Amino acid sequence: MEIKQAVIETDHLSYCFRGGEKVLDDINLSVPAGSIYGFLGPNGAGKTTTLRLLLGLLRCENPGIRLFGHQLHTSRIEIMRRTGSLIEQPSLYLHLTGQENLEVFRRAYDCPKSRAEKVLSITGLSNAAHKKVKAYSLGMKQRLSIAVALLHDPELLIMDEPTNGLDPNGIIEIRELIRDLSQNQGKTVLVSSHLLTEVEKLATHVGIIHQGRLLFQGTLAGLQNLQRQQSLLEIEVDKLTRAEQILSTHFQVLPKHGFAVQVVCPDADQAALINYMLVSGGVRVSRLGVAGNDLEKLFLQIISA
Ligand SMILES: Nc1ncnc2c1ncn2[C@@H]1O[C@H](COP(=O)(O)OP(=O)(O)OP(=O)(O)O)[C@@H](O)[C@H]1O
Repeated sequence: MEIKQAVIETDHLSYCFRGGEKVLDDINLSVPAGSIYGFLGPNGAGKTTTLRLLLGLLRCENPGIRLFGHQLHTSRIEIMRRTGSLIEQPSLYLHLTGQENLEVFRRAYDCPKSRAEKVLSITGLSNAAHKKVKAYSLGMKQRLSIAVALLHDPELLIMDEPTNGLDPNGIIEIRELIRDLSQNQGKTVLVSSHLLTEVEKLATHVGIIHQGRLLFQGTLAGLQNLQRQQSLLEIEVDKLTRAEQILSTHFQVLPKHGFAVQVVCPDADQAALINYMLVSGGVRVSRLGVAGNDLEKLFLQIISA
């Protein structure tokens, strides 16, 4: 198996805001070089806090944050030279064109002139370069923000929910851009999201964070494998309580969900057995199927794996 060097590593990273409770608890992040690492978790899970710590935007005495093999707290400037980020939006100048905006940041960052054109082209904004940013769609503004983050040609790009608030077209454009950055520009990308479907469409590697703890980390294939092993069956029945009684002798039954019982099932082939158990116990089954694939269900699958 090919072992890729980790571009980002954290070693038992924990964090609490002043006077508050722990919001990150023992996070061992490992983002392989060349990966698109989807950092997945619901609102409040700790994604932004983690990304801010990785970028040195929050003060942390933890010596266990390493990027490119260097300790963040001793080599921050060197690390940031190799890292681009989209975490707090750069304030774009709405009355200037896309190109003029880039020129402002290019001078501030002291990047070669050719980079502005290059990043406009990478982000698909060459044709809109001379348009005022106030006339840009939200998706275009987001791509311009990514262009700014790419000006100094970083090897690593860290983005916090870059598709938030975008319409379906905008989401697709950002997804394609991230794919291009990884496949054609050789960047390692760490991107956070609260949408499982989004991460599944894009990521090569996944880290799942919930209530400040990393519940899963591995390849997308590894996650999908785990999902296959731990199917969640949803069974609509006429007698909920009776169905729960019968099934809980053999299976893990999840809390009530409308008119359906949800059962964690190591093998979807056991549906026939479940059906038989219920019918023999006097319960009528009107529907039996694999439950949808949202984040909440994934947590339950991971926790019960
Ligand atoms: N400046 C702060 N002071 C105190 N608590 C904070 C601060 N920022 C975030 N938190 C708390 O830390 C926890 C993690 O928040 P964080 O923003 O990292 O989550 P998130 O996964 O990025 O979610 P979201 O998508 O909602 O931003 C939450 O409970 C949040 O309320």
